[in-house]
Amino acid sequence: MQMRFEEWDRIYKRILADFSFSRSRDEEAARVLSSLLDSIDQITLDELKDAVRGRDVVVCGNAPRLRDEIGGITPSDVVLAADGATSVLLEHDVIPDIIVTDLDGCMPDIIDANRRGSAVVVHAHGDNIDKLKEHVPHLRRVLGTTQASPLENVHNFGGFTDGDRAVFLALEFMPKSIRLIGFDFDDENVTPRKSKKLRWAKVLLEIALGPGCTDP
Ligand SMILES: Nc1ncnc2c1ncn2[C@@H]1O[C@H](COP(=O)(O)OP(=O)(O)OP(=O)(O)O)[C@@H](O)[C@H]1O
Ligand SMILES: Nc1nc2c(c(=O)[nH]1)N=C(CO)CN2
Ligand SMILES: [Mg+2]
Repeated sequence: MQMRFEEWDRIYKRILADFSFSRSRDEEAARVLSSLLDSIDQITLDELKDAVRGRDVVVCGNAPRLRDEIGGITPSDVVLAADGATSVLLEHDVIPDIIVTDLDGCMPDIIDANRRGSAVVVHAHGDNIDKLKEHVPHLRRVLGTTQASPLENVHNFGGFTDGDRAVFLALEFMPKSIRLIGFDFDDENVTPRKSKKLRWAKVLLEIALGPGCTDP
């Protein structure tokens, strides 16, 4: 299910409160990204639609189980990598079609994949403004996203973590199907903050793909 901004905004308010994030910092980050995008090569919504529409999409999260599940990717799949999943895919000679990142994954790997053809969907938020300034100028084929109000060149398709945002992005462009690999919401080897983010990812994926879609 695609998400209208009004519906997203209700969830976003709960996320802001849960993490004590600042909406105005998120808005500032979106403006910073917007102006950085003016000087670099961007990918258009039409190009993304051409890549996704009518295709089988695999969204790769970065749980440890991704290594065991990569074998399920077939040549006809469109591969979306959530941030750190990019590194694991490259190790297995898979170049993602689209990387969804807030720039806290392994940036040398993301830049390498980008040079080899991956489009990069960069998410601006209040806690990555310095990373936006550092890395965005070195990327090409970029689309900008925000979790706050959208700007002309910074979009909001819904979603919070890189993994669930990748699913909302794909849904926007009418794929034939979406499969999740490398998702583990009960991973015990993550920090409490990450665990809390994964709980939101699960809630959002159940809204996006329907009840039961995150069952093991
Ligand atoms: N067990 C897991 N550990 C880490 N990521 C997971 C896990 N299960 C699912 N994911 C998904 O994989 C995505 C990419 O994971 P990565 O480790 O690169 O985290 P990240 O870049 O810190 O994520 P985010 O910035 O969204 O918090 C996450 O955004 C999440 O949606
Ligand atoms: N302000 C803010 N927003 C976010 C953050 C974050 O750390 N701070 N992390 C995200 C995914 O991990 C997504 N959105
Ligand atoms: Mg990230």
